[in-house]
Amino acid sequence: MDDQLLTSSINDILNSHPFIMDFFASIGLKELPRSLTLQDWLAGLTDEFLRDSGMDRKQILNHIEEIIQINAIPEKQHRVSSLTVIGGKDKSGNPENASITLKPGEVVCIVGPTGSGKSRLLADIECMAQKDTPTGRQILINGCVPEAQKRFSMNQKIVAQLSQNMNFVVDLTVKEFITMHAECRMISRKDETVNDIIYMANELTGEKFSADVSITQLSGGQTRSLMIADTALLSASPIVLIDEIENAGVNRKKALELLVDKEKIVLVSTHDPLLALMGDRRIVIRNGAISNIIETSKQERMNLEYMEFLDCKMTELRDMLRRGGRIDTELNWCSG
Ligand SMILES: Nc1ncnc2c1ncn2[C@@H]1O[C@H](COP(=O)(O)OP(=O)(O)OP(=O)(O)O)[C@@H](O)[C@H]1O
Repeated sequence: MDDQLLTSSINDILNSHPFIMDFFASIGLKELPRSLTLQDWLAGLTDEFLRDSGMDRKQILNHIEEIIQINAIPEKQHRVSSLTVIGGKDKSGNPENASITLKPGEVVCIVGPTGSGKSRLLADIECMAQKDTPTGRQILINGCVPEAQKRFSMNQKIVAQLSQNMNFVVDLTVKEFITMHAECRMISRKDETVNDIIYMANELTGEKFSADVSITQLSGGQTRSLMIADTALLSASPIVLIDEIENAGVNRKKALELLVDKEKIVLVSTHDPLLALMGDRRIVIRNGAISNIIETSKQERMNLEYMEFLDCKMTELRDMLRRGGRIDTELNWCSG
């Protein structure tokens, strides 16, 4: 038994482990005696309360200790201060003379013609390749070869991948689905976080949806938005890989801003010129290898603003045509 835990005040315990709030709520405690030590609080529990909670004092204490342990492990294991890709070989077997190191808070886009190997680079990062994939690349985490446990463990994944196709096989409402994920993550403020994710997803997609709709009925853009918001607000993975955020139906700029806020390393493979310039750097892939790494210049950022203006105009035209309208007037676009 952990004496330090028993003699800590409930207030201190909640400050260090906010997710325990949910456990207290689940046994019917709304007003918490924050100034009491855990030991004194347990001693003062009435028989009626213990009967209602279905646990004795020892079981309550064990439960609290388990929650703290489960949540402490991923925290330690998930700390990533750098991700390094060491070049392997291109599709013709020639050496890939490039390597790149990424830090949290950085967004890097991957550009290149169809079939050049963008998704392959993401896949190498996802499986933390160790010269054992077709490219022969090696991935380092914090400058070191990741432990096998990190590479293959399902519940300690440090990389989250949002792939192009996402099909749900369970019939849950959006709210039930996100709540289930929040419960798995044992976060504090579960209900608020679930609401925030659904709100955020609706900010990202042009076609709004309610929390009560079934996830199987969501469109591609709605699903993508929900997964992006879920990854940003709930995922513990410090590395996020996105295989193309489609032009239709998702506000790409907001999506990236949301993910970057969380101090993650974000890699996005894309054919979209707007997204390509939104990153801090872009990796150019040719014939299966990194052929260049380009830092987004000041002029490119300025051009991006104009390109966003044009994109907005194109969206207006697309919406007008979708609604059955005509585009009869002469187009003459100048940014304000
Ligand atoms: N260095 C490499 N060596 C051998 N095969 C490679 C290499 N890089 C990529 N490939 C293979 O080339 C094929 C096309 O790559 P990939 O799907 O990654 O292209 P992409 O750029 O993502 O294409 P798209 O833009 O159409 O999605 C895949 O089968 C991939 O495994």
